[in-house]
Amino acid sequence: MQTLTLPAPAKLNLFLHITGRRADGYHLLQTLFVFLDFGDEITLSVRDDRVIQRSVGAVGVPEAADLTVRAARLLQQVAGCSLGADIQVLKRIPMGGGLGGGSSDAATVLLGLNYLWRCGLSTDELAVLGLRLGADVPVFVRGHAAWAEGVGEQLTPVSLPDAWYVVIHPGVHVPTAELFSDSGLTRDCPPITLATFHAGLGRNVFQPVVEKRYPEVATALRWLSRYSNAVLTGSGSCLFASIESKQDGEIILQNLPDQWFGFVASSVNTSPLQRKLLTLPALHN
Ligand SMILES: C[C@@](CO)(OP(=O)(O)O)[C@H](O)COP(=O)(O)OP(=O)(O)OC[C@H]1O[C@@H](n2ccc(N)nc2=O)[C@H](O)[C@@H]1O
Ligand SMILES: Nc1ncnc2c1ncn2[C@@H]1O[C@H](COP(=O)(O)OP(=O)(O)O)[C@@H](O)[C@H]1O
Repeated sequence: MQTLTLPAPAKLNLFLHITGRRADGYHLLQTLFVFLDFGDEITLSVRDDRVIQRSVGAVGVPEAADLTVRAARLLQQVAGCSLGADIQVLKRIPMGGGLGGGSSDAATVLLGLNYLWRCGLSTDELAVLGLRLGADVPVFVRGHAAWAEGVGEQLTPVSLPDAWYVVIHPGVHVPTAELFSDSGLTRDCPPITLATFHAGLGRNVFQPVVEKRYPEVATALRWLSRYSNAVLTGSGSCLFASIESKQDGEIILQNLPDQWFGFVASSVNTSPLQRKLLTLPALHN
């Protein structure tokens, strides 16, 4: 099989605490990642000339900076692969929204090309490679809902009940690095456990900072809070709220102000990418 279309799901951070900082400035986090059954779609076609190119991609992201292209080049180099790839990215996940779209796209390319190029790298090796592309990439490589520590790479799989969420993008692009350097960010949260999270402890420390810097996010938070408890995902700008049913979410979206984008999705413990990969036949050299 020379062409493969694979999902690249979005994620939510159900809470996000910063517990400290590493010597290199990176922040130590505690967070809970779940995947959504909503995401981008990536089509990979093998080339026999070593060339890696993106024929369709995210608007405004230059080809060389695209995490899909960077992931393919990194794998090609590390695996010593003499094949190339044509990459098509169908973007659905809003960019700079805290839904992890770029990281998920990168993980899908790492796993997809590892399969198509028959590189034979293990999941552990691909997660280490992924971390070189971004702190959020390893969870998408491993493909299971997880309690995360470190910079997000120390992952403990968890199984949570599937839940419906309404997700709102308030039309604002929040650059992650800028938020991590905000002096108002709480960086000394006491460590918590999954049990204390379930007991109601846990918030997103980026939320007050993003609300202050981006009034449109604060307005959207207030709007969504009329229906259910609204929370920021990652470093924003997207907000989510847990709802009882898909239909409840669709009713909320009927009232969504025109300038915002929203969708309803279910959380899943196993990423749609993992589920798809498990259905593929083994390829032999
Ligand atoms: C905040 C989170 C929560 O899941 O998600 P997003 O909001 O981006 O989706 C992640 O920690 C984001 O991970 P990711 O988007 O992969 O970040 P990276 O590209 O690795 O880092 C971007 C920049 O953010 C800062 N950074 C990132 C992660 C971290 N633990 N500490 C940091 O200080 C660094 O300045 C880094 O240069
Ligand atoms: N394939 C890609 N999809 C989305 N963003 C990408 C991609 N490749 C590189 N980027 C860059 O990564 C930035 C962060 O994107 P994204 O992962 O969607 O947001 P977040 O980190 O907030 O979850 C984008 O603004 C864009 O400049």
